[in-house]
Amino acid sequence: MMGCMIQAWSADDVRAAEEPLLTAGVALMRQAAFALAVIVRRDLARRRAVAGPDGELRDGSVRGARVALLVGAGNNGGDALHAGAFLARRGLAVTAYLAAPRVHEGGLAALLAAGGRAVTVDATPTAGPAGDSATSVPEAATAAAGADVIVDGLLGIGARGPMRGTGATLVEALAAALADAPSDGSNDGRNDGPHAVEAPPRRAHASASAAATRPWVVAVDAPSGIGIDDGTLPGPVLPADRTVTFGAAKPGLLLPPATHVTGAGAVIDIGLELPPPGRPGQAPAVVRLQDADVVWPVPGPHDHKYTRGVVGVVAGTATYPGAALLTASAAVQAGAGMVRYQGPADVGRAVVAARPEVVTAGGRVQAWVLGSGLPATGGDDGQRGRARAALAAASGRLAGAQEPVPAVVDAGALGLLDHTCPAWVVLTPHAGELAALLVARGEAVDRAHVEAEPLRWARRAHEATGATVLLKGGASVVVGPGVVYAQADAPGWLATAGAGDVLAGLLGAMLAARAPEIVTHPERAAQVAAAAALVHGRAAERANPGGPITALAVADAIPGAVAALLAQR
Ligand SMILES: NC(=O)C1=CN([C@@H]2O[C@H](COP(=O)(O)OP(=O)(O)OC[C@H]3O[C@@H](n4cnc5c(N)ncnc54)[C@H](OP(=O)(O)O)[C@@H]3O)[C@@H](O)[C@H]2O)[C@H](O)CC1
Ligand SMILES: [K+]
Repeated sequence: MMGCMIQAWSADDVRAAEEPLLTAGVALMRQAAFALAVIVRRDLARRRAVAGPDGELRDGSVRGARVALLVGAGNNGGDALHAGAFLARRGLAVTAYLAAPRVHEGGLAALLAAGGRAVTVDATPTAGPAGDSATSVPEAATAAAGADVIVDGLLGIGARGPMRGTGATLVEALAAALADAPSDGSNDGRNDGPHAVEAPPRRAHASASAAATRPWVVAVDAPSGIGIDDGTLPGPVLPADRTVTFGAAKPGLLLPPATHVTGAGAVIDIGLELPPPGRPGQAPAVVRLQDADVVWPVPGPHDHKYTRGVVGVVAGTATYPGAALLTASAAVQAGAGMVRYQGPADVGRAVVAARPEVVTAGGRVQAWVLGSGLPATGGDDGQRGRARAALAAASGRLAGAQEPVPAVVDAGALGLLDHTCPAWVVLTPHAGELAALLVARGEAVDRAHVEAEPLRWARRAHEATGATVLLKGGASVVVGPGVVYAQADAPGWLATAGAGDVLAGLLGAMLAARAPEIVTHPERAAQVAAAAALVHGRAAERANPGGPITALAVADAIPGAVAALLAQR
C-alpha cells in the first residue's frame, strides 16, 4: 500500500528544524551522507544485476564502479563528499569534481582519506588542458558522463535563483553529454516522487562490469538548481533518476515542473521535528496524497441516492456532445446517487442512450459540474445560461434556491465567474484556461508563464476568485484556503481528448458524496480535488497499463480503481 500523504516543508522550516540538532552537535551530515551512500550502492547493484545459473537476476558487484561527485560550495556538497568517502571505503572508484574554489573541508578530507580523488573544475577556458589537479568543464563533463553514477551535490536548500558559475556550465555540458548517451531503459524518466524508495528495475548485463550505458543520476537533497520552495526550473538543472532528500520532502520535489526531474525519491529521516520547535501549528507548504489518504464514502443499508449525492451536469453542446457523455459517465461510474443531465434535448437523448442511469429531469442536486465541452466564447447560450444559474445557486447567490452546494467549474464555464466564489466551488482549468481567467482579471500572463510557475498562478487565481483551483497538467496543483496539494499520478497517456471532462464528472461525484461537510468546511474541497486527481490517474493506469487510453475507458475504469483503493484499507 502506498504510504500516507507526503508533507513537503519549506527550506526555512527545514533549517529551523535542523538548528536545535546542529546546536546539540548531532552529526546530521554524516547521517545524511551514510543514508545517501547506502542508496547509491543499492541502486548501482541493481543496475549491474547479473543472471544466476537459475536465470534469476541478482544484484551485481559494485566494486570498482565509477562514481562522479559534483560538488558545490555548501553543505550539499559536504553530503556528497562524505557519501563518496563511504563509497570509496567499499571499493568504488570515486572522483569529486569541485565546482567551487572552496568546498566542505571535512567532506573533502574524508573523501581523500578514504582513497577518493578530487579535481577542481576550472571554468575559465584554458588554451591547453588544465593543471593536473584541475580539469576544464568539457573534460569534467566527459569524465562524469562516463561514470556509473553521478551524485549531484552542487546545490541544495541554499540555492538562490538560477544556478550560476562553474556549476551551471558543468550541468549544461553534462546534460548535453547525457542527452546523447543511449540509455538501457532503467533511467526511463520515471517520476515516482519522493515516496517511492524502490530501486531501479534490475537490468541483466552480460557481466557485472557491463554496466548500463548512461550513468544513474542521484540528486542530493534536490536536483541542483530547482526552485526548492516553488518547483520552478529557473536555470540549468541535471535531471535525476533518484532524489535522496533529508529530513522532509521539499515543495520543489512535489510541484511541477521540477517534480518531473526528481526521478524516484527517498526521504531520509534525520530526526527533524516538524513543524519546527517554536513554530507550533505551522503547516507543511505542499502535500501529496497517497492511496491510503483518499476518503471514499462506502454506502450502507440506510443510504439512498440523495445521501450518496446527486450530481447535476451542465456540459456539452450540439457541437460538442461527447463532453456531456464523458462527464456524465464519469459521475455515474464514480458512484453518484444519480446524475441529472441538463442540456440540449438531442444531447440529453444521446447521453441517456449511452448511459441509461442518467436522467434529464430537473430537480435537487448535491453538486454541479459545469462547462465541460462548452466553448470559452460563442457557442450555446442555453448551456451558458443554465451554467450561470447553477453557479449562482451553488454559490448561494440565487434567492430561494436550495442550500448552496459544491460545484466544479470547467472549460467554458470558467468565463462565467463574475463574482468571488466560496471555496466549495472548484475550478479545473488547464494552463491556457487559467491564463485566460487571469488575463480577464488584469494579469499579463500566458500559458507559458503558467506552465513555468504553476504554483504562483494557481495561488493567484485562488486569491482572485476565492474558489479552490485545480490546475491540471502532467502534475496537478490544487490551491485552497491555506493549503496546497501537488499530485503526479497521471501517466502521460492521460493527455488525451476528453480526459478533463472525465475528471470533472469524477470530481463532481466526489463532492456530491460529501456536500454538506464540504459546504460547512470549504477548505476540504481542495483535498477532495487532489483525491480526484489521484483516482483519475489510477483509473488511467488501469484503463490500459502502459499503453494508449481513451477518455471513455478511463471513466469505465473508475469503479475498479476505487475498489482497488478500498481493498487496501
Ligand atoms: N546543515 C547541515 O549540517 C545539514 C545540511 N544538509 C545539506 O546541506 C544543504 C544546505 O546546505 P547550505 O550550505 O545551506 O546550502 P547549499 O549547499 O545548498 O548551497 C549554498 C552554497 O551555494 C551557493 N549558491 C547559492 N545559490 C546559488 C546559485 N543559484 N548558483 C550557484 N551557487 C549558489 C551559495 O553561495 P552564496 O554566495 O549564495 O553564499 C553557497 O555557497 C542541504 O540541502 C543538505 O544537502 C544535510 O542534509 C543535513 C545536515
Ligand atoms: K543537489
